[in-house]
Amino acid sequence: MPPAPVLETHGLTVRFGGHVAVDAVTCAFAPGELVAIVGPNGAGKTTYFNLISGQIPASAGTVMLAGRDITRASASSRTRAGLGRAFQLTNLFPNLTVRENVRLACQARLGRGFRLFSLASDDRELTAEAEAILARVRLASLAGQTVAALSHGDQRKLEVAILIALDPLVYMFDEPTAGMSADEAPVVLDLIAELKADAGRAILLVEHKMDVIGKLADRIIVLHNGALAADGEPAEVIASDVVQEAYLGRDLTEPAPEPAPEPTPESTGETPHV
Ligand SMILES: Nc1ncnc2c1ncn2[C@@H]1O[C@H](COP(=O)(O)OP(=O)(O)OP(=O)(O)O)[C@@H](O)[C@H]1O
Repeated sequence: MPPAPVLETHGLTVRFGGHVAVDAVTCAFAPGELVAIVGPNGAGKTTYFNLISGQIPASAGTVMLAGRDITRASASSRTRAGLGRAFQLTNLFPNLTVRENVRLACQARLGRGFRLFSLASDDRELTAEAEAILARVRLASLAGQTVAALSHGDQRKLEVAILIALDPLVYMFDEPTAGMSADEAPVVLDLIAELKADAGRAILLVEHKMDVIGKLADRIIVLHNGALAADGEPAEVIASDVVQEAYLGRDLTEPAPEPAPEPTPESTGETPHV
C-alpha cells in the first residue's frame, strides 16, 4: 500500500479579480517522493506554492499537512507544523554569520524561538549541529563569514542548510538554481537529491529545466492555466501532449499544419507557403 500523503490540496483555488490563477487543484504528495511542478510562464506554479505555504489565502479548497487542515493557518504556523519553503534568500539574516543563521534555525526547530544568546551547554550542542549541517551542504569552511559576503550560490546552499535545520515534513523549492553559475547549480541539485534519499520527506520542486527534472523527479505534475493538466511518471508526462505544447510551443487547439503542396505546373511562379 502506498504511504499516506503528507501533504494534500483539495480543490485549491485562488481568484485575483476575475482571473483564476489556481483552479481547483486536487493533488497529494507522499513522504519520500520528489514531485516536480511544471507548466508555462503564468501557469500558476508559484501561486500554488504560495497557497500551500500560506503567503496568500485561498479563495476555495483546502490544504492538509499530515492529516491536519492548515488552510486558514498563518505562514509561520505552517512552517512550525512542518512546511519548509526556500524563499529565494529572504529568510536569511545577512549581517549574521553562516553558522549563526543555521543555529537560529536549529533553535527554532527545538521550539526555543530565535535567540542569539542561550545557555553555554545548549550553545555547544547547537553549534555542533549547525556545523554538521554546514558540512553536509559544503559550507563548513565559510561558517564564520557573514551571509552578506557569500556568493549567490553559497547563499542558496545556506538556505538549504536552514531548511535541513528546521527538519520539515515537506521541502518546497521554487527554481532552486535560478541565477546560479554552471558550477554552483549541480551542488544544490546534489543536495536536493540527497534530501530525497533521506527517509520520509516529500519534496516539491518548481523547475523549468527538463534535464534537472528528468534527473530528480519521481513524478511530475503539470499546471496549465491554473488547473492540473497532467500528473504521472516523468517519462509519460514529458511525452504527453500538454508538456509538448507547453515546452515546444505546439498549440494543440490548432489542427496540425498541412504539408506544403508540391509545386505543380498550374502553380507556375507561385512560391509554396510553408
Ligand atoms: N497577487 C497577484 N495578483 C494578481 N494576479 C496574480 C497575482 N499573483 C499571480 N498572479 C497571476 O496569476 C497567474 C499565475 O502566476 P504564477 O506566478 O503563479 O505563474 P508561474 O507558473 O509561477 O509562472 P512563472 O513560470 O513565470 O514563474 C499569472 O497570470 C499572474 O499574473
